[in-house]
Amino acid sequence: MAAEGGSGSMEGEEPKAEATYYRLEEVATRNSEKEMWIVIHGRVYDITSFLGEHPGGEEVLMEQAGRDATESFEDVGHSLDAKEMLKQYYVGEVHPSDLKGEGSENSGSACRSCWSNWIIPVVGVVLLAVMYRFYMAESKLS
Ligand code: HEM
Repeated sequence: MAAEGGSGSMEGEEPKAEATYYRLEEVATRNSEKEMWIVIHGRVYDITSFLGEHPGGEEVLMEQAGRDATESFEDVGHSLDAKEMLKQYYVGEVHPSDLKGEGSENSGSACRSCWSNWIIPVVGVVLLAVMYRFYMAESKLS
């Protein structure tokens, strides 16, 4: 069988020096039936001519048009054949700073969760203290 490891395929390897880089913004503009690009694993694919041929139908591809479709592509559990087919639609790579962008978004949300990590316990402790004082004042009165 012609099956080979996903990462170490010998044939059809694109020389990186000639790789064309696209910004996600630009990929997002190719989201119509006239011109449709998607991103899978940081690579950009022009699937315009594949729309009508996709065994899973046009609609699922239209939903992913101009976007990163890695998750949906993997969720379906596409065959090795399907992964091989990708090569013929390859047009370039996602610009490295857009790939890093995903990372910094993550750190942004991590920071937000840092903030909520301490604010909730602090509010809880203050509330408890107020309730305790109130309780003590009441019991002294009676
Ligand atoms: C250029 C990208 C894609 C290629 C080359 C491709 C290729 C294929 C092929 C060859 C099949 C037949 C089954 C197989 O061999 O695995 C298939 C089925 C399917 N694909 Fe894709 N696909 C692509 C992108 C997507 C995306 C982005 C979705 C998003 C949800 C998707 C959803 C499906 C579904 C739902 C099926 C039907 C599975 C089934 O009937 O069991 N595909 N695709």
